[in-house]
Amino acid sequence: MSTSRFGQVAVLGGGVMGEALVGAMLRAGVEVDDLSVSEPSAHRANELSERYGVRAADGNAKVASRADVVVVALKPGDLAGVLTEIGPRLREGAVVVSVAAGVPLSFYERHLPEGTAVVRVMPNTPALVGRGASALSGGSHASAEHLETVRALLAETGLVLTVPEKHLDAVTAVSGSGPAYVFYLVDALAEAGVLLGLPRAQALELATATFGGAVALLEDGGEHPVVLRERVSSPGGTTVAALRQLDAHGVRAGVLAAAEAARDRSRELAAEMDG
Ligand SMILES: NC(=O)C1=CN([C@@H]2O[C@H](COP(=O)(O)OP(=O)(O)OC[C@H]3O[C@@H](n4cnc5c(N)ncnc54)[C@H](OP(=O)(O)O)[C@@H]3O)[C@@H](O)[C@H]2O)C=CC1
Ligand SMILES: O=C(O)[C@@H]1CCC=N1
Repeated sequence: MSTSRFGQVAVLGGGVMGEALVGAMLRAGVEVDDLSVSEPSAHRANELSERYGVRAADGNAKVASRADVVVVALKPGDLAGVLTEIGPRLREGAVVVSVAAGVPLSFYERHLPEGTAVVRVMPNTPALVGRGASALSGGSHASAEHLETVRALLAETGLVLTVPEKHLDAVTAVSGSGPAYVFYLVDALAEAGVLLGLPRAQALELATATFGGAVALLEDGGEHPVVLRERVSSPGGTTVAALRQLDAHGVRAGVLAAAEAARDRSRELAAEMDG
């Protein structure tokens, strides 16, 4: 018998995103005894049990059959088989939450029993430390109450927005994949420090603190990034000289092209599910 307002929660797939969600849902008030993970790798299942105290020994059908909320954290290619397996075992009134990139709500609704409530979420990995950015959309049988339950479950992941489903590919391109762009840029800035003669460890420390500090300024002051950028740029100084090179090397255009490529790949993933 569950003691939290979320009831029993199952997470199918204990990989990177499954783990981030397990941690966040426990912080949001899901009781550890009410949370089960289904993960085929015994080594990984043990790791999750030891780290979070959750049950992780049972398979998909078993954990899904006792859950009020079934979180699907699988790669798109593994979805069809698992949905077909768990569909007949779902509890009356259960809500299925998926984080898979690209895969549309209609895919879940086709593979699950008629009337199943489905919520599609695009989270990101900073959810692990409560600094994530997610957006969600409800399927045709998801009520306002289902959406509220999922929002509350995700509250400890960080920012959670509700968007129309047509925007989820763009969300994937901006915030879903976004942490990787940031790590790429931090690494590039650290590399630049090494190029200029700094010891590698100090270069990485400076680059990381600079990103963290700049983001804190954005969050704390509520000012637009252009205003903050101008404040760093002293007339005739070093920063305008550097920014000119970023423009000359097409960094802004590169970021836009990267996001378009991620959006396109998300669409392709959806098309592959139907293929
Ligand atoms: N990583 C990210 O930043 C984000 C990922 N996502 C989405 O999250 C989903 C998962 O991605 P991610 O966590 O990165 O991938 P991972 O490969 O880390 O996790 C997937 C997990 O599912 C397990 N698995 C495979 N088959 C099954 C099965 N039949 N039943 C139960 N579990 C199974 C895998 O086990 P094994 O390894 O043993 O095969 C693995 O542990 C994807 O759909 C992705 O689009 C969304 C937003 C961000
Ligand atoms: O790379 C991917 O496909 C997943 C979805 C967003 C982030 N990682």
